[in-house]
Amino acid sequence: MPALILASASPRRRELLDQIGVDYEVAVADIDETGLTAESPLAHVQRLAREKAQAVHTRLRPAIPVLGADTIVVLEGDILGKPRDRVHGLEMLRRLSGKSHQVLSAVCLALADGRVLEAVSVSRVRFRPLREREIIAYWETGEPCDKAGAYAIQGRGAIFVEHLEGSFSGVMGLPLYETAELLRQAGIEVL
Ligand SMILES: Cc1cn([C@H]2C[C@H](O)[C@@H](COP(=O)(O)OP(=O)(O)OP(=O)(O)O)O2)c(=O)[nH]c1=O
Repeated sequence: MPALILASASPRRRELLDQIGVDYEVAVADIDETGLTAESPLAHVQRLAREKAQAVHTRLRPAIPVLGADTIVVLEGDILGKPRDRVHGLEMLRRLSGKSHQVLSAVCLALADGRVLEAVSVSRVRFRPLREREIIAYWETGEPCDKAGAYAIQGRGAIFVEHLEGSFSGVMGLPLYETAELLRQAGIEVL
């Protein structure tokens, strides 16, 4: 039997969980990711990670824990999720250019006995100034379209990242330090 169920359709989260050698199965949580009025970015990212874990827990009632995660980019208090389309993606990249932003990644573990364990990773990322030509060329690579903030630190987007303070895995979508801590609290030793 695997150690846990990963409530995610994200290939990045599978890759990151593979990196620490955890055995898991995948079950996709289909939840509404719309923000609530007056919800802070921190409350938003934590709620979505919890809803993903709980949706799968409620559907499958597994004997093993369910792990949900959510990642957002926060710039000047605004939440940048995944771009809706090209115009939206280009606008996000123009806004990120030459500035620092935060990346919030929440993880939630819904245990078989109904308990819920949560953690969040906060990173600061500074982008160098981007030329319009680069922004367009980057969008055309196809990489930004399904990523929060319209970039991937693990991909070509790395060339924009002048500075990172925090967790690389957290920015990529699953903070591995925090995830291992939750697993340990649930009695699952990674090593
Ligand atoms: C900032 C950043 C985000 N991302 C990705 C991670 C997430 O997959 C995505 C944020 O969207 P999420 O809504 O957190 O996740 P998802 O819809 O891809 O997957 P699921 O809800 O099924 O778990 O952005 C990167 O891959 N690299 C980065 O540098």
